[in-house]
Amino acid sequence: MSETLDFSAHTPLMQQYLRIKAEHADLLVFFRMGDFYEVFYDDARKCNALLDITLTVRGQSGGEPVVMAGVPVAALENYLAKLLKLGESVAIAEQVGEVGASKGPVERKVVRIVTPGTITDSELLADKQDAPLLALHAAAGRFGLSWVTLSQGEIGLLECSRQELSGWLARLNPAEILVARDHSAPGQPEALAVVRAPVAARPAWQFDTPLGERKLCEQLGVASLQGLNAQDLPVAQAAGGALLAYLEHTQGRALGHVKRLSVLRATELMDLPPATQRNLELTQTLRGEDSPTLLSLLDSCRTGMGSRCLRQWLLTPPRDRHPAMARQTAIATLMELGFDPLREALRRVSDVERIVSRVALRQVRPRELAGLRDTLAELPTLAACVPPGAGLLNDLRAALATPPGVEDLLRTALMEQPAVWLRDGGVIATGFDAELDELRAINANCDAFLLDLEAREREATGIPNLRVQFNKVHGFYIEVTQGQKDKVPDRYQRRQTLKNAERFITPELKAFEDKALSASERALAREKFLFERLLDDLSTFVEPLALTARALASLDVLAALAERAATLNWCAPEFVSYPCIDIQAGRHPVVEARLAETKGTAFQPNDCRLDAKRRLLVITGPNMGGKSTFMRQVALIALLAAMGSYVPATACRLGPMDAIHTRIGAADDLANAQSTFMLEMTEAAAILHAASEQSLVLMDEIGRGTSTFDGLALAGAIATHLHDKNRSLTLFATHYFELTELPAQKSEAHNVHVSAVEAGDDIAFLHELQPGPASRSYGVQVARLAGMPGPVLRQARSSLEALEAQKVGTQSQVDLFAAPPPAPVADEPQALRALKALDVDSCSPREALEQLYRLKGLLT
Ligand SMILES: Nc1ncnc2c1ncn2[C@@H]1O[C@H](COP(=O)(O)OP(=O)(O)OP(=O)(O)O)[C@@H](O)[C@H]1O
Repeated sequence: MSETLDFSAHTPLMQQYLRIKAEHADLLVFFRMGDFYEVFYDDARKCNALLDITLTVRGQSGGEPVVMAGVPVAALENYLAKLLKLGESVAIAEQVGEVGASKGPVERKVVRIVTPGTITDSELLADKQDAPLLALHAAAGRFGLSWVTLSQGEIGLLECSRQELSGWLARLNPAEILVARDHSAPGQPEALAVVRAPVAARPAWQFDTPLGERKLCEQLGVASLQGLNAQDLPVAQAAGGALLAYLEHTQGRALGHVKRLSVLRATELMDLPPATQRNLELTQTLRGEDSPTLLSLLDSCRTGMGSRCLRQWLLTPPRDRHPAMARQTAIATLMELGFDPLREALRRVSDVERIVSRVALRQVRPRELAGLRDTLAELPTLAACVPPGAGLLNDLRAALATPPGVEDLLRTALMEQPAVWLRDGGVIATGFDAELDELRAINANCDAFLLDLEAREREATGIPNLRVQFNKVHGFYIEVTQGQKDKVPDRYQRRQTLKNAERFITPELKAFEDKALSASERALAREKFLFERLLDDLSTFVEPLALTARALASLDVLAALAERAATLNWCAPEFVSYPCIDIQAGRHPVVEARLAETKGTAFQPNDCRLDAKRRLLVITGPNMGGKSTFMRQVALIALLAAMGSYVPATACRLGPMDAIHTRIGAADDLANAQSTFMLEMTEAAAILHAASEQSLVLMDEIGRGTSTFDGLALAGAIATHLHDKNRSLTLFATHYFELTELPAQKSEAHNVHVSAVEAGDDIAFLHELQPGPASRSYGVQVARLAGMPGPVLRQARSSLEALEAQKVGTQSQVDLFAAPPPAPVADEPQALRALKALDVDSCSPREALEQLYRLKGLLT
């Protein structure tokens, strides 16, 4: 490409830059010049805007002023972190030739390409979250996805339909997406908009099935993908080819550690569409914060590896119950035999997963290797903390066995506390290499020699305050104050004159300087060589170490789930093979924790029973009564059970489940130009198309985004469809009382309501789920609680009475916009009014007690 462009009008340096830039036109090019990385022209303007670094104009090249900006080499990582967060990718061109070795500028080459999806640097990555790189391809009406998290060393493959695409993208949460240039399938732009990751267009020919299959086989070291259960995924294989081509392009080396393949099949995992992930606030709150969410509540992991693994378990629950049962058994054992020692030992563990991948990529830093060494030394203690027992825990303990030799190698090769950067030296341990020890000894003897020289020169010259010193610019010198200058002998050669002192060098000192400087340079070069050799040796351990890392992550998650189950008083769910959700005293874990934290009040537990004969619950009750909370808690319990966790209930039995669908809330999707109602209907339609007999469906106040009659009609039709056609297990919360008549007509539908007690204008929520429909909705009372002005409330109440009267046919006209009726002349005390209104004879003992509590509440 660069041959066809003519840069001859430019200076030699700019010619070199422009050639490199032409090869990396899509990237920002950081061009090393001494202690700075410089960016030029448009890149400079972009960096000026994104990083707020100063733009300068220097000289001219090709008849134009050269616009540039620079970042100091030492601050590179900070700037990279910022750019990656903004979705930018950077090519780093280093000086690779020797300065002055030939005419013209020193040779430079791109040695590293950093993109949001290919970083492995722990400083640039979020501790608790993976940042996969994902390639997306569309063919034959399907989408193929292939992704890799470099710090994990596992390639993923998956094929899905257009409807499922956005759900998968939201689950995988890629940091960067590769697509074929000039090639977009229907549904692709909408799905890409859901994740908001930077998208890089790659040459379309790289998305090719035979090429992808070959590349995947090569990378994984297998003759065919058959044995890996991935032979029937042509579209995903094409994406895999493009993914690997991009990795070669950005990493510039073979990825020795990427050896595992994981094939996800929509039919094997519980479906969690984006709306469900959002509505249930699994990893983000509706406001987009990280806490309080189900994940933030669950994540008491001790390591970043554990947190990342936990997120993955939560978002990819298998439909097959066996993995969940194995995890549950492990949690039970940990709860019975103790998890504290294991969790304590996990505190001392480094992020082995990321360190090992950086060993494979040869990007690892000395301190990280020291962390690996110390972790490996901890492993026997840690393994001893894993309770004995068969099954999963046993397998994980076995995977902690360190490959023989690797710990020894690290211990003998590395200093106890190595330097942060290899370039500073001080990384390789004494005693590891005789040549290095010798070179270091020369340096160590320096001090003694200099002291001796100083003493000798003082005596020889008779200058008592003569000093031998060193600085980086001038090297070694002898310093004499101006007052003593006359005593300086002829053999001293002047190096520098200062205001109060004169600096000299002698032939002896010069000879010493050459020896000392060359010794430290050679020592540094030797250390670099030894470090590279160490990485060669370590590369043979990458695979077993990656397995150890995964075992550590799983143990961390299991111990965290055991701790959560014990602390929060959760129970082990039971799995059955028939349709069933039977939860006793279930709680919403996040709301419960929030209530305890903020108000110190207890959460009201509720049962939920759904089965083949009881498939749809129509849930009514006042606003604020707890309908949404109840529905969400049922879904969260089902999800927790599916991932293998204990659940917030006293008992729980669950049948097979293939998906959780939710239609909750009424947030406008302005970004996608959808109105509240349109979004509501789109989501509901998707559910009616997708939900099966084994799906759990939550519908919260469907139809409220439009006029009452339209909304009611649609809500009735949707409920009927769910009951008759989808036959899913459905929770249907509504404010349309008309819908409480559904159970009279449909045998598998039942009414339940959240209870509240009312007294005059006041209302108290009991949050208790009871059989049957609610008697009324209490909207005006809730508005009063919200601080609505008195006149508005009075007017609303009077309209309400009129509307209700009209419904029973006693009055013909309701004026919704009439002036508010006058306030009662003298307000009786509320408690008194409530007491007067109370019909004691019609109260059951329980209601009487409730009324008593309420009356007391009105007095306080
Ligand atoms: N079981 C419970 N125990 C204690 N407090 C609860 C319970 N359920 C809900 N709450 C509290 O009541 C508040 C309102 O609950 P929720 O949003 O579920 O009501 P809702 O019936 O769905 O209301 P709306 O009809 O207005 O959407 C919650 O934020 C929570 O603080």
